[in-house]
Amino acid sequence: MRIIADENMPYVNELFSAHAEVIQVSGRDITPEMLVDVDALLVRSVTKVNESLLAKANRLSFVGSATIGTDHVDQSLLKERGITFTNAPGCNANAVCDYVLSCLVLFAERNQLQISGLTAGIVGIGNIGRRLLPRLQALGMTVLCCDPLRAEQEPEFQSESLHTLLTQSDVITFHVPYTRQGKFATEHMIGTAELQLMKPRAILINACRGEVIDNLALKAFLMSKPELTVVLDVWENEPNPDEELLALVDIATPHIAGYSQEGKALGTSMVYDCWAEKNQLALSDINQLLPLPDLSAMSIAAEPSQELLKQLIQAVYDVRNDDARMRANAGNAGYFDHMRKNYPLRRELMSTQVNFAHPISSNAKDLLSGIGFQVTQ
Ligand SMILES: NC(=O)C1=CN([C@@H]2O[C@H](COP(=O)(O)OP(=O)(O)OC[C@H]3O[C@@H](n4cnc5c(N)ncnc54)[C@H](O)[C@@H]3O)[C@@H](O)[C@H]2O)C=CC1
Ligand SMILES: O=C(O)C(=O)[C@H](O)COP(=O)(O)O
Repeated sequence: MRIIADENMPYVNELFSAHAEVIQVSGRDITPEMLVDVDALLVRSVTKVNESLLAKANRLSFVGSATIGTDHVDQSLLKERGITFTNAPGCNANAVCDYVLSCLVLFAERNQLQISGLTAGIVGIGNIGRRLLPRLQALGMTVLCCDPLRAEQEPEFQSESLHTLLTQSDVITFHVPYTRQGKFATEHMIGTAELQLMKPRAILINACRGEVIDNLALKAFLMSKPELTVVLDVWENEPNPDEELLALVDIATPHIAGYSQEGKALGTSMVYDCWAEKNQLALSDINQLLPLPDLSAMSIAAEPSQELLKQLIQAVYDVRNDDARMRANAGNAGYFDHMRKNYPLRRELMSTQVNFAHPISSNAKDLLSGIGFQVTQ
């Protein structure tokens, strides 16, 4: 069996090489010619799996994307051609939650905000939104949810309108797929009119897909209203984001919100398990793939104040480092993809156990476990 895999998928050799010949290439450079006599194609989000890529794929029976997003894959074409497809739902959901928390504690300090009591709006209550909701509630925030698709499918699910979230939220964070068609299409769901509805000093976070926010409209808006705090992990026209927009936002990162070691390992292992089932092979064990975390435990000696929470979160993941690297590299040829390919090892909050030097309240323990840490009871 022959497999073509994106070189940015870790653990492909560990999982697939015992059963197949694996050729690793840059995801953006996979060509139709490379897919001749290939049985399986393993991608991340940068490979457009469409009719033109598959033009010479004479033997392809499996496509796996180690991502939750599927906007790069023509799934109906794969179905038509009898090619099995899988993605990796939820693989990086905890990582994106950590990213949002790291932004939140940073801006709470910079903007002198007390997080508890603020209102957060989550747009898209899927794998990420569902995990973010209890984390923000644990921090004492009132959380408004907008997901009209879920509301249609689950009558008990309460979805607020986007208008309500925009007008009432102090922090609004987007976790929807990129869709261009249908009544809930997300392309440019945020443009000038929506930006004008937001509280002037609100915090806007986009860690889903660049196209969900009209980047030109956002740039024009920020030129006249710089008091809006903006975090962009994703951009229109990746890997060449608008550098004027980059200079105007408060945190800029190169589509790495989901790039924890756990998230990447789980993405590959979920794809492997689907392929293994199809080929009647043993399933993977993600715990055997992951190295021990550098910071496996931290000890605290006091009830967690907002300042202490910030220190704990930043000790595991500090988004300022990614922002600083992006600004230092912006403008260099190929910098966006280079940063993603050479991304430093990052672990999730849940890989770190918080211990207590003195007894602390059960509320404090609930808070720490609620935001994602392991906590000794
Ligand atoms: N920056 C990064 O590194 C990452 C980005 N992503 C992006 O984030 C998106 C969300 O991730 P997950 O939560 O794992 O996906 P998911 O598919 O589990 O959840 C998406 C949710 O959005 C909802 N939705 C769809 N259209 C909507 C609309 N118009 N308004 C409100 N809600 C809507 C869906 O009903 C669903 O509940 C992915 O599709 C992907 O594009 C995901 C992981 C990492
Ligand atoms: O899972 C998704 O969807 C994502 O956006 C991934 O985190 C993106 O990873 P790459 O495909 O850009 O490596």
